[in-house]
Amino acid sequence: MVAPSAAAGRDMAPESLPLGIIPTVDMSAPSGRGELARRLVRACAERGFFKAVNHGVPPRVSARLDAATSAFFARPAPVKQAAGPPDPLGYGSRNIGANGDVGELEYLILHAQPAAVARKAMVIDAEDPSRFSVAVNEYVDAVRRLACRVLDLLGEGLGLGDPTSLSRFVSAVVDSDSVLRINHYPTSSAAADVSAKGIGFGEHTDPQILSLLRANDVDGLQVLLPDARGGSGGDQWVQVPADPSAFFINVGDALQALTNGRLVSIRHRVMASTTRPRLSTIYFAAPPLDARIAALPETVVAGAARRYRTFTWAEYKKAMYALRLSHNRLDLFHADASSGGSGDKKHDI
Ligand SMILES: C=C1C[C@]23C[C@@]1(O)CC[C@H]2[C@@]12CC[C@H](O)[C@@](C)(C(=O)O1)[C@H]2[C@@H]3C(=O)O
Ligand SMILES: O=C(O)CCC(=O)C(=O)O
Ligand SMILES: [Fe+2]
Repeated sequence: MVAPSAAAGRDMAPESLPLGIIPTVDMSAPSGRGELARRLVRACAERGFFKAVNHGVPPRVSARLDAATSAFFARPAPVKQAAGPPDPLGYGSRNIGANGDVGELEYLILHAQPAAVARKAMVIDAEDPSRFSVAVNEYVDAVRRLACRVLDLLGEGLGLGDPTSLSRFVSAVVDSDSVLRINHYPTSSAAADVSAKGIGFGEHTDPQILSLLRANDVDGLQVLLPDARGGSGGDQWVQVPADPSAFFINVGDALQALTNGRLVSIRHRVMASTTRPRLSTIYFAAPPLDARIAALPETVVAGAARRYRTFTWAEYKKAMYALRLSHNRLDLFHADASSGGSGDKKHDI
C-alpha cells in the first residue's frame, strides 16, 4: 500500500480531526488544562496517537541517552551480542520476538527499573557501567513523569471519579514492568535479506498502556488510519514526519481495554530507510504483573456491555509472547471470545 504523506501537524482545531493529519498537542497547555485534557482524549479516541510538543523532557536528558545508546550500537558485533540474545530483554538483531518475525534493525530492550539497568550496564558499558545507568535512569524518570501526566489528563478528560486511576498503573518504580526499547535501523541496501522486504519493524499494536517514542530526524514510522469514507478505499498507512524534538505517543492494548475501547490502540510499523540510519527510543509504560485490567466503570456507557474480560498483565504478556507481531492479541480477551465471554453481543461504541 502506498503511504500518503501526512499534512504537517498543527495544534488541533476543536472540530473533528481531518484524515491524514497527525494530531499535535502542546503539552504546555496554552489554552488551559481542561482544553488540553479534552484534546488528548479526542486524539486518543479518534487516532490512538498524537505528537506531543513542549513535553517537558529536558533535551540534555534525551541527548545523553542518545549518546550512550549510539556508542553501544557502534561497538563491534561480538561486544553487542554479549548483551543478548533477547530473553525477551537484551540485545537483538533482525529477529523480533521468538515467533519468526524479522526486521531490518538491531535493538536493545531494557527493563525500566534501576536495579535491572545496573545489571545490564555491566555488559553494555563494561568500562564505565554507571555512565550508561545514569543516562538510562534519568531518561526513564523524565519519560515516566510525562506518561503519568498524559494519563492524569486523560483521566480528567474521560471524567474518571479518580483522575489518577490510569497513571497509578504505571507510576511504580520498583514493581514496574515498563520497558525501554532502543531501535537502530541501519540504511537498508539492495543486498539486504529479502525476507525483511524493506520493513524495519512490522505492523503491530503495542501491548502496554502507553508508548512514548522519540526518534532522530529520519522518517520511517507509519500509522494505519481508518478509511474516512467508510469502506471502499480501505485503511491507509500514513507517514509520520520525523521530529526529533517531539514525542510520538500512542495508546496500547491495555489502555484500550481499561477504557472499554473508547481509546484505541493504533497499528503502526517502521519502513527501513535507504539513505540514513534511524535511531528511536520507546518507553512502554506497563502495569505491574499482578495488575487487573478491566474497563473502568466510568468508561462503560450505561446499558452497554463490557468489551473485554478481566485479565492480569501477566496473563496478557504470556499470550503476547506466544504470538506473532501482527496478531490482534486483544481479540483473544474479547468478552465474546469463547470462554469467559458474557454472551452479550452488544457493543458500546
Ligand atoms: C513478536 C513479538 C515481539 C514483541 C513480543 C511479540 O511476541 C508480540 C509483541 C511484540 C512487542 C511490540 C511492542 C514492543 O516493541 C515489544 C517490546 C512489546 O512489548 O511487544 C515487542 C515484543 C518484543 O520485541 O519482545
Ligand atoms: O522504532 C520505531 O520507530 C517504532 C518501533 C515500534 O513500534 C516498537 O518498537 O514497538
Ligand atoms: Fe510499536
